[in-house]
Amino acid sequence: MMDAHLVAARPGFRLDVRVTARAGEVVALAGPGGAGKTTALRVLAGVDPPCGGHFTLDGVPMDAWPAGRRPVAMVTPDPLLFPHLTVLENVAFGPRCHGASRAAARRCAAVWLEQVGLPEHHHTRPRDLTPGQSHRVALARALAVRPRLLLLDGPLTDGALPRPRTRSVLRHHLAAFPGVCVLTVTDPADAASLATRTLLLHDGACLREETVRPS
Ligand SMILES: Nc1ncnc2c1ncn2[C@@H]1O[C@H](COP(=O)(O)OP(=O)(O)OP(=O)(O)O)[C@@H](O)[C@H]1O
Repeated sequence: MMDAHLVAARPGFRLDVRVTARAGEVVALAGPGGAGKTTALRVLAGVDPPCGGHFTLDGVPMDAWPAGRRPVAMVTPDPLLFPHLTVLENVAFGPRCHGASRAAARRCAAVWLEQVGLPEHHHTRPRDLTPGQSHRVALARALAVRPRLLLLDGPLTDGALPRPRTRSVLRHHLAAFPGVCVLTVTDPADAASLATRTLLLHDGACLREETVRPS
């Protein structure tokens, strides 16, 4: 269960949005550019400081937890893979940071690369991946740490894969994901194919909340 009241301030902009979700729910933050979608994810991830509100996951207050210690994984539009590591090492990095042995982390990474359809790319360097493959590696890297909250910023906007293909890959993983997922979309129609619930944001506030389908 996630319970968040996200309050953040930037010059000329204030975010003030309440987001609650149960495990298994996929919440889409929809809205035009500048609505505050990415800022909301960044506050949840712990990379942008809030200036009020609260955030609990399964009853545990997260506000004081640094980004690296939160059971939260975020996939950004730029996949931000480590260029000097292979694909397998990129995905194994998270489990290693969470205390897995080198061998266990590599086994875990191999499983997730298989899951995202890239089993033959263990030794590939990020520079040799297509943009679509890079995004799938980033998704594998996020899922490999078994986060309780998965944040996907603009998963349909990269244009690297045909959108129906990206949608079906994401739908498959989100259906099996046991935690809460919060993702961002510009077009609310995109939310319908992925989310169980949509919050329509405008200028930092939630204009409307819609249940798309029961989780
Ligand atoms: N690093 C930053 N420094 C200052 N202001 C910022 C920064 N990042 C975003 N903003 C401002 O915060 C507001 C919300 O931006 P945000 O990126 O959260 O919106 P968004 O809904 O995700 O937009 P988009 O769909 O274009 O990514 C905007 O007014 C934006 O200009």
